[in-house]
Amino acid sequence: MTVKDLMPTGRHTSLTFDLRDPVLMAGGILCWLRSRVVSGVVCICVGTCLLLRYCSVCQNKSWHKLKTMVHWSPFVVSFKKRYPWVQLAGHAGNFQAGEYGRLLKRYCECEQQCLQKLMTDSLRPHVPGYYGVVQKDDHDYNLMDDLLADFDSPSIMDCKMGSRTYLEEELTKARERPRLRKDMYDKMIAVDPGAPTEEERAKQGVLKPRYMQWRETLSSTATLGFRIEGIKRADGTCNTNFKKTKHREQVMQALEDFVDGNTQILKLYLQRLEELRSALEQSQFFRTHEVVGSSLLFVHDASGKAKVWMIDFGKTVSLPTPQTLDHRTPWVEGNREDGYLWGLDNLIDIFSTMLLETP
Ligand SMILES: O=P(O)(O)O[C@H]1[C@H](O)[C@@H](OP(=O)(O)O)[C@H](OP(=O)(O)O)[C@@H](OP(=O)(O)O)[C@H]1O
Ligand SMILES: Nc1ncnc2c1ncn2[C@@H]1O[C@H](COP(=O)(O)OP(=O)(O)O)[C@@H](O)[C@H]1O
Repeated sequence: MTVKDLMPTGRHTSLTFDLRDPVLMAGGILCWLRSRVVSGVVCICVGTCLLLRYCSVCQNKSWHKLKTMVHWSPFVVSFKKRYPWVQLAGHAGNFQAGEYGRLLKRYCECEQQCLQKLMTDSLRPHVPGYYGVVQKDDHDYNLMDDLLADFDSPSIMDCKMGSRTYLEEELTKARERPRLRKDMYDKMIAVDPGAPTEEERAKQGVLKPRYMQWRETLSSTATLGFRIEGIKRADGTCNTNFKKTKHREQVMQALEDFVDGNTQILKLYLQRLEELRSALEQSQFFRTHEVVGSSLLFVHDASGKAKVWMIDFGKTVSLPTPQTLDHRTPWVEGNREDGYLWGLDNLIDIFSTMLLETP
């Protein structure tokens, strides 16, 4: 947005009026005053934006209210905001920009059904709004809210929830029709050349559940019921190298870096996670679905806004009636438990401890 964008084009800004005609004179004065007011407001808006963007003093909390006010002034909201979109994890090429404030995710029937059901569930405020299936360039997409749209230069974190990251049916499939994955073998030795067994080394391939289980024990998935997949900070730095972030202290360090020591943001995240836990405990959808590979997306920015949403329902499947899950019972093959709430309990406990430890 440039100053030029804000200027009313082709309008007189000099003081010219006719002293012989009082009506014309009054009109002239009004016109002049209006032009002064417009340029004054433009200067204030631009000045405030620059201060909030570059001045560290202005980024302190007492200025947040002002920033919110500027954000909501009719001047600024009337412009289409342009912002770089960030995909922290997941499959490359899965997303496309939608209309302003929405995005397109490559169609997956499982995800479509979940998002549709979630729109009428108590989890509705905790997931992106869903608007159905749309076609673009011969492909189908699920149209949903872009959760970054209301933030300015946001910091983003993707946490994959649960103690298991593959569906039980993938175990069955791997037993019945074992398919060696060379790509997964390569990803494995890139992190730890000593990880494959002799047999895997000879075949240069691993089965998918084996790779997924290895990833779970290498990271905090197996021990804490969640893992950090990626973090993008407001300064633009991006880190997806959390494969070996396993211990509570390592997770805390990563979270500390993510919130940049901001206790207020930490508090808001904790509050949002506790609200999410209550909603999950009451949700009919959650009780009746195995939720695997789903993430929590944490987003905050310098204005002091901080929110958390559930995303990625590509491996969230309904259970046969009348089966339900409590999401805390440890998984044994056949019980379909996913450890989602166990992971959320641990995450909440970690945020609470961090808050207690801050001076
Ligand atoms: O994160 P890395 O170590 O790269 O491993 C990925 C993730 O686990 C993906 O899960 P998610 O989509 O939850 O991020 C999974 O996709 P699935 O969702 O298909 O299981 C990929 O399986 P393949 O897509 O089979 O490669 C697997 O290779
Ligand atoms: N609704 C959304 N709004 C904003 N960012 C999103 C949204 N959904 C996904 N993302 C971004 O895309 C990444 C991958 O999303 P995900 O749904 O997990 O994809 P995949 O199914 O390919 O694993 C997330 O880490 C996040 O950065």
